[in-house]
Amino acid sequence: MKTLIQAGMIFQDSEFQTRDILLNDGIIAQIGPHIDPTQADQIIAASGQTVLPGLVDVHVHFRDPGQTDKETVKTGSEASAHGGYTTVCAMPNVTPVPNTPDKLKQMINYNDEQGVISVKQFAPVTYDECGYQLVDFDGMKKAGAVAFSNDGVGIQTAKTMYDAMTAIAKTGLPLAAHVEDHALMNGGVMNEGSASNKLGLRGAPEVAETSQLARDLELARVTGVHYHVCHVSTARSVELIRRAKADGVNVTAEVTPHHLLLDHSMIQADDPMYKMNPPLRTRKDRAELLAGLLDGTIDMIATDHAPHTSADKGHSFNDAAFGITGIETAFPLLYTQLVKTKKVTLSQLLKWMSSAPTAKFNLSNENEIKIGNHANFSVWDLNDPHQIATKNMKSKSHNSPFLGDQVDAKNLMTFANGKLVYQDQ
Ligand SMILES: NC(=O)N[C@@H](CC(=O)O)C(=O)O
Ligand SMILES: [Zn+2]
Ligand SMILES: [Zn+2]
Repeated sequence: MKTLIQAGMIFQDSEFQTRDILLNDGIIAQIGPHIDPTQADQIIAASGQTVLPGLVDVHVHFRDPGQTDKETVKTGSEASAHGGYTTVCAMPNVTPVPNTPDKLKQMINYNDEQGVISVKQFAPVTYDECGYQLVDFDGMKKAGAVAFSNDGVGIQTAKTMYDAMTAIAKTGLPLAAHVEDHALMNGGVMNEGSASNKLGLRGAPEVAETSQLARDLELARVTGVHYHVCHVSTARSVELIRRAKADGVNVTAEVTPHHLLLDHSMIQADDPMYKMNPPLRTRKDRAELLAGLLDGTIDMIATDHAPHTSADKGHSFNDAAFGITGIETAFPLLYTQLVKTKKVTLSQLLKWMSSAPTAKFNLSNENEIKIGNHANFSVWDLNDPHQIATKNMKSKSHNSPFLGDQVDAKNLMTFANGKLVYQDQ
């Protein structure tokens, strides 16, 4: 079966060029300015459209097993395909947590079976993501773990982190950390500052993040582990990571679309759609997160797609679940708010959303549009103004503060691993 995608703009040799792409049984067989259409069984006209390399998200929550009313590997991967993603890494805070290599292997097989895109799996650092009992890191690596993380909870003691880093360093896999000191959180539900004061809600200070990050950077320096910082949220964290990189620490970092596009001054009322960990911080923090991406301190963008049912989200800030969805809205929002406004270029955005996460997490480079690779790309109309609406969502959950926002970019189709896995209706 030969499919010709005709006259799309593709990013090749550091620039956008109009190119035809010929797929032969899902594998990119030819890329050229004009490929003979008579040999194709199927032609997809992509003139005026943009073909993006498969996006990669190293931080998603698919809730499967345990909370499949919120998301499943199937719906989460379909939502990812809608967002233009072809590879994601799923966090292990599911129920039960895959504590052993056997359990992890089962999850990996299930992800392969159910996922319409490539769904890689994190292993936990400690049993049930709490306490001190370290998992069998070697066994987890052999079972196919992509990296280790206790995301959702910070590792509270330096000793546990030190022991984990020492052992994980030997595996060569990244350790992705949710940096949050429980005691310093002070039961906060949003950032401590003007917004929490105005709304009368309990605030969590930024030092709950930065103090644990400072500790970890020093432990990472000593152990040599690849230490990856999840969802960096404060200007001070960016500065600490910048210094650590200059100091030769093996550290990488991610930032979420919501921490780049929102800040706590935008929380006008007690609206739990704005409740997540870490919380939205100040305008200055937000500006420094973008500056950190631009100067290479922050390596990539990850969504932290955290689906919750309306029952779990439909309360006040105080008792709603932490977390928002993101995988379907990340590219349209970032393209509209950062690329269209010329704050960043499309090639920078694609680096942060595809090539950098691929390189830093040692993932397959099949997401590049390159001869010999399986088709892992999406075809977008970048000039189709529309509103973000739940009716277009593939995720089971719709907990997003961006519903109703205007965006310009619309995904028309996604190919993953050579197959058409999303098509706009
Ligand atoms: N980000 C969140 O607020 N919630 C995440 C956990 C996490 O990423 O810390 C979740 O699993 O719901
Ligand atoms: Zn987290
Ligand atoms: Zn998370």
